[in-house]
Amino acid sequence: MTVDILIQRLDPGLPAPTYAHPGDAGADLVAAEDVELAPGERVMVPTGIALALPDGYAAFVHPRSGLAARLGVTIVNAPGTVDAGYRGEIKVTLLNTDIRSTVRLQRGDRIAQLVIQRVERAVFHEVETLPGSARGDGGFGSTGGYAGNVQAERKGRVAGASVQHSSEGA
Ligand SMILES: O=c1ccn([C@H]2C[C@H](O)[C@@H](COP(=O)(O)OP(=O)(O)OP(=O)(O)O)O2)c(=O)[nH]1
Ligand SMILES: [Mg+2]
Repeated sequence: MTVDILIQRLDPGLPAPTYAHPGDAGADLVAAEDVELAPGERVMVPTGIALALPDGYAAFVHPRSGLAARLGVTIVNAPGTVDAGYRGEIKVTLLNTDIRSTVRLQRGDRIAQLVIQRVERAVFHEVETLPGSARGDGGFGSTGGYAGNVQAERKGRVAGASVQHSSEGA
């Protein structure tokens, strides 16, 4: 299933978003300029492209797992949401989560991937009481944690009402 999307290359020296393989969900976006990210630093990086998405679609700016695993670089607001009506340049707010290394990326490096999806628009109907459900208001770890979280939870750094030492698995 494909969808036709109008694209403007604001920087003719850079490629349009590209799917690396048939069947890929994400089309890679490149950096329009060199970027240097000090440990813990975030930088908004232009990509040199703008889109006109059809109504009923949105584009989501996802991190690349290779950058995350190798360099610790992610996207602050992952996934970023590009609205159908947005005609400006798509930008990626990169974050260097590494506390030791400065990361240098070059113009043309692939920094993120764009996932195009159909989205529903909700009509919200206000009610006094919501219908019941099996989960109810349980959340935030109500089904059990995992061993690695126990210390953080004890110190109150991870939200969660109780620490469960279960053998159910994570
Ligand atoms: O990673 C992103 C996220 C958003 N955008 C653009 C497209 C999107 O349509 C617009 C607004 O994004 P969002 O709604 O997430 O930001 P906001 O802080 O709510 O801004 P606004 O008040 O303009 O909606 O910014 C990007 O280029 N990259
Ligand atoms: Mg918004």
